[in-house]
Amino acid sequence: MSAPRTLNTAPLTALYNADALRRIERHYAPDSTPRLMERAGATGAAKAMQLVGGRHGRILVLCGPGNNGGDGFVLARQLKQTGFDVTVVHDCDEHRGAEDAVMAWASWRAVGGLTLPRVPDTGYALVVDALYGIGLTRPIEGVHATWIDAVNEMDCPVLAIDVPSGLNADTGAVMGRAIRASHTATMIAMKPGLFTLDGPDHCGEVSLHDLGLDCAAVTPPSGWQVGRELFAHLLRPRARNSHKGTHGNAMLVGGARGMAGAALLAGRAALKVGAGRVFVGMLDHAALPLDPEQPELMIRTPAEVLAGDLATCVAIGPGLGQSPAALDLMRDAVRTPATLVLDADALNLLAQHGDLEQALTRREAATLLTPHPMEAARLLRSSTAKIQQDRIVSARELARRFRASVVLKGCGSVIALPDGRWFINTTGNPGMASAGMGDVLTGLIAGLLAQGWPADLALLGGVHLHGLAGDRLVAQGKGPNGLTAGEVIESARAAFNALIAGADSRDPRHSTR
Ligand SMILES: NC(=O)C1=CN([C@@H]2O[C@H](COP(=O)(O)OP(=O)(O)OC[C@H]3O[C@@H](n4cnc5c(N)ncnc54)[C@H](O)[C@@H]3O)[C@@H](O)[C@H]2O)[C@@H](O)CC1
Ligand SMILES: [K+]
Repeated sequence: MSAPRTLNTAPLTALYNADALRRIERHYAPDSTPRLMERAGATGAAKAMQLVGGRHGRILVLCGPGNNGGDGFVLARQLKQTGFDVTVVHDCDEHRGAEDAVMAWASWRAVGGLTLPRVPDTGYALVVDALYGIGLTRPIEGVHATWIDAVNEMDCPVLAIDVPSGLNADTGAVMGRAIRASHTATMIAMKPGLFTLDGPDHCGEVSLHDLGLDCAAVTPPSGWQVGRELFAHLLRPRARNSHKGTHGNAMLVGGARGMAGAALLAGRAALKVGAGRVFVGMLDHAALPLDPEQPELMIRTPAEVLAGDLATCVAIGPGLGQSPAALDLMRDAVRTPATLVLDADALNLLAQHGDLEQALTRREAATLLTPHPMEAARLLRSSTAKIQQDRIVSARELARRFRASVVLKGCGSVIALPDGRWFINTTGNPGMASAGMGDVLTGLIAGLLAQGWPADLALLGGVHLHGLAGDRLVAQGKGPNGLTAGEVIESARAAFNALIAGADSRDPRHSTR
C-alpha cells in the first residue's frame, strides 16, 4: 500500500458535502456579523454586477422557499439599491425558510421590492437563480419546474447562487429539472456535485466565495479537487546524467486477438510520458513482433513480461479479453510484487472470480483500479445507474472492498483511496468519451509509475494529465468532436513537459475569489 504521507492535500481546494456545510454554518452563524445570508447575498450581488458589466438591463431573480431564496432577496435588494431594474419571482404566501430568509424577504419589500408569481417573458441582461441550494431534498416539479424550463430557454447569462437549482450538491445528479447556469457563485466551500456527473453541464464557470469562514477549522475535509500542487514536487527536470534505466520499466499485458491496438495505445502512452523502457506482453500470437509506428516498444509474450524481474509496475487489461489464457495471466499478475494497474477486462475478470479478489486484497504492493461505471457496477454487483447515483460513495466502496486506489472514470472522475480520502478531477472533456481513451490513461499511469511516482500520485497525476492533454487538443480546435486516443498521447507528452517546465496548467473554468 502506498504511504499516505506522500499526499499533501493542504494546498488543494477542499470539497464539502451538505451535512458538513450545515455543521460549518451552525458553528459560525451565531456570531456572524453581518449575518451569513447578508454576506452571501452581497457576494452574489457583486458577482451579478460583474456579469452585467454596467448599470443597464433588467435582472430577474428567482427566489425559492428556503435560505437559498433568502440569499436571492438580499441580492435583489442590494442590486435595486444600486439602481438596477430588478424583478423577483417568488410564489410563497409566507416564507417557510429560517428567520434570516424571512428577514431578507421583509427587507426586500421594505425597499419597495415587488414579487411576481410567474416568470415574465421579457428580455433580461441576467437571470439569478436562488430557488434551491444545498437544501434540495426531492425532485423539482410543478411550477418551479416550469420556471426552470423557461430560464433554460432564455438567451442571457444565468448566475446560480450556491448550486444550480435542481442539482444535488453532494452527487451532481439532476433531481427532476435543473438550471443550466453560465456561472455559479458557490458559498462557503466547493461542493462535490458541482464537478462530477451532471454538475459540469449545469454550473458553467464556478467561483468560490468563502464568506470569510475557515471550514477546515470546524471539520477537516475528506475530499478535494485534484490539482497540480499535489504532485508538483515530482515534476522535476531530468538529471543530465541519466540513462534509460533511470526512468524505469513499464510492463503492459493485454492485446488479445482483434484488440492488439488497445495494448499498443497503452504502451505508446507509457513511452511518451517518459518511461525508460516499455514491454508489451501481447496475447495475440499473430500480432506483429513490433509496432511499426512505435518500434521503441518491446513486444513480448505476456508470460515473458510477467516473468521479468525488472518491473516497476505491471498494467494488465487493455484488450485482454476474458479467455482462459487471460484468466491465467490475471492469476500471475496479482502475484507480482510490483505496483499493479487493473483496467478493462482485468476488472471484468476480477468481478467474476473470487480467488482473484482474495489474492488482490492480500497484496503488499499497491493496486490501482481504473473502472468506468459499468465495470464498477460489475465489481460491486450493482447497476450502472446505482453506481452513478453517488459516484463518490461508489468509488470509496470499491477502494475499501478491494484495498486498492480507484479511479471511477466519467465526467468528473472520482479517485478514492483505501484510507477513505477521495478526489475529483476537473480536467478533461466529452471528446474523451471515445475508443481507446481508457487504454491511454492506463499507459500514462504505468509510465509515471515506471518513473518512480508513488502509486496514488501516479493515479491522480495520470488522470489529471490525461484530461489536460484532451483539453489542450480542444483548445487547438482538434476536439471535442473526433478527438482520438492517439492524439491524446501526443498531447499528453506536450502537457507533461509543460507541467515540468512550470507552465501554468490551471483549469480556466474554475476560479477562486
Ligand atoms: N444557513 C446558513 O447559515 C446559510 C445558508 N445559505 C444559503 O442557504 C442555502 C440552504 O438553505 P436551506 O437549507 O433553507 O435550503 P434551500 O434553500 O436549498 O431549500 C430548502 C427548502 O426547500 C424545500 N424543498 C427542498 N426540495 C424541494 C423540492 N424539490 N420542491 C419543493 N420544495 C423543496 C425544503 O422543504 C425547504 O423548505 C444554501 O444553499 C445557501 O444558498 C447562505 O445564505 C449562507 C448561510
Ligand atoms: K440556486
